Amino acid sequence: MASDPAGGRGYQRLGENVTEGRPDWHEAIDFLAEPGEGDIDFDGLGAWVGAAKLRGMRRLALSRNLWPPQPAALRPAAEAHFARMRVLGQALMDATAQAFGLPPDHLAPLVDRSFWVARIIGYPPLGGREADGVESCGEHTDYGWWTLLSQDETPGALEVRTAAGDWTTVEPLPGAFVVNLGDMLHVWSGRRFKATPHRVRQTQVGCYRTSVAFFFEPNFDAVIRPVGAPPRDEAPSACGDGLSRDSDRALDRALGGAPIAYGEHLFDKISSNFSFQ
Ligand SMILES: O=C(O)CCC(=O)C(=O)O
Ligand SMILES: [Fe+2]
Repeated sequence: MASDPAGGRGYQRLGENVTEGRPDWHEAIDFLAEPGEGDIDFDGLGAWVGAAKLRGMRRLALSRNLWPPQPAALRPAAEAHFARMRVLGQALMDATAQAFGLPPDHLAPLVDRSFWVARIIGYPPLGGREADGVESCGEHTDYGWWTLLSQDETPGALEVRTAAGDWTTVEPLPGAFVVNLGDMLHVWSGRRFKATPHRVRQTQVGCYRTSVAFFFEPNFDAVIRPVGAPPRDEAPSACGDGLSRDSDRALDRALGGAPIAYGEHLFDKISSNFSFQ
């Protein structure tokens, strides 16, 4: 099926996605929100980024999703799922605000035009490539706020890194979502809530693992600032915060205390994730 890398959408073949400079052993179809031109304050974003980057961000935001012609039932089923995930994401935002003693609708202005992302991902077995350091999906943190992940019954594939630094598998539970915290929640919460480093290693022979990841994200033009000062015992650090740093220009500044425009962070990430760039 068709692919539109500059739009961040469509089919990604095996090995096309790159994490930390290494190809990932998965294929995927990527979908992003489809805002209208007037839904995003590009003039405001122009205060944050240069003209060339703004052009790339505009292309990313305003492209349309690509759907495979078959099966015909995919599009309505996926769109219904994405709509439900947006409702769940909003509910988690209300809970986030309340966890910080804020009114439930405090975060609504940051996500009322959520620039969500969704991926339908397929993982053939690594088939011995793991011996060469290949991973199905290399270690990373998710970019936005909350990730709602459905995984199939393949055991032992998804791993998260604990606060102690060890890797532990997240085994599938029927009917349950894996909920990951993303970079923007990490920044907004003043690093009280940590973005969870995770990776996938699919070594089950004869098994093609599938997962559906829905990323509930801020508005494309949302500017995220820490809600309070960082905890006293955790001074900002260039590399000790657990976040992956393959391309995190805006994120690096944000961890030093500067506000971050979500669309710039997403663009930095997506434009570093493909081997063609
Ligand atoms: O497939 C999975 O379990 C995780 C996928 C993932 O981490 C991602 O797409 O960001
Ligand atoms: Fe992830």
